[in-house]
Amino acid sequence: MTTSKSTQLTALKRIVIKLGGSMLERLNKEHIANFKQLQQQGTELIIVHGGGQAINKQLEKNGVTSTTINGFRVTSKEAADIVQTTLIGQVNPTLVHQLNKSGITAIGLSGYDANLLDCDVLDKETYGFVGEIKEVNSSLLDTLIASGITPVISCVGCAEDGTPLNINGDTVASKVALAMKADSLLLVTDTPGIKINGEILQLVSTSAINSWIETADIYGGMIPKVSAALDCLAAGIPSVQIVGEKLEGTTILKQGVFA
Ligand SMILES: Nc1ncnc2c1ncn2[C@@H]1O[C@H](COP(=O)(O)OP(=O)(O)O)[C@@H](O)[C@H]1O
Ligand SMILES: CC(=O)N[C@@H](CCC(=O)OP(=O)(O)O)C(=O)O
Repeated sequence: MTTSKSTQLTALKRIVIKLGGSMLERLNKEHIANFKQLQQQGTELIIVHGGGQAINKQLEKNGVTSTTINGFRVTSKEAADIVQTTLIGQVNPTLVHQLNKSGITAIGLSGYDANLLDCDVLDKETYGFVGEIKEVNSSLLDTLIASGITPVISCVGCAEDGTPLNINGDTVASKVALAMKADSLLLVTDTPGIKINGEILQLVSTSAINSWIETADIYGGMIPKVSAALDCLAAGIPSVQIVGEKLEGTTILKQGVFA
């Protein structure tokens, strides 16, 4: 990552890196070495992860079906329980272990921990047990970072009564980036950026995004990513990047730049 001219992450003070489910399965020592190098150069890291693929496997194993609307999973109570056990019980500790083993002191968190993600239910009729983040406990994250500990956040929140709420990982990443006033949000996924007419775009304007959603050039899991990006850009985060597993060959989204 640090050798790539296109990502230009080295001068950033604080970045939120979101690792998608597909990427998590391919995460290797080289990726982690890149993250560590960023830290050594003075960049504060906060990691958010998804785990859509792991959730799909567990849902299937348990005979639970689910659908998505524009990339967001419609989540029954049964599915929400499986999301909780899969992300908090399996995906998060596996990632935290990989990081700790490679010299990044990491701690696993979910929305449950110290009220990290204060949630409402988004729209029960449409999405079921999906959370909408009202507030992120940024002081907890500040304290951890100041102690040299990298927060690794799974995208699970909870309702008032403790019921688990599923939240899309890209949404969590954008809310955390905004609350922590990050300089950049990096969305790492299984495609090296936004592809339109067969080509990965390097620089994209926010104004083009909505029309690509309308024409279905952007669909499914890319919709939460571009929505997260638009939210961050609108609130003043200078740039959002969508990158593939090589952490380069990226799409950079910027306010007011024309594709
Ligand atoms: N315009 C687009 N460019 C690239 N990928 C797109 C586009 N529109 C939809 N996608 C889909 O979005 C997927 C990435 O989203 P998702 O599977 O949710 O990843 P992650 O698990 O990393 O969050 C791609 O694999 C691709 O199938
Ligand atoms: C509400 C919602 O869509 N939740 C997501 C949470 C996991 C996720 O976001 O995983 P990726 O980052 O791999 O896509 C889901 O159930 O798949």
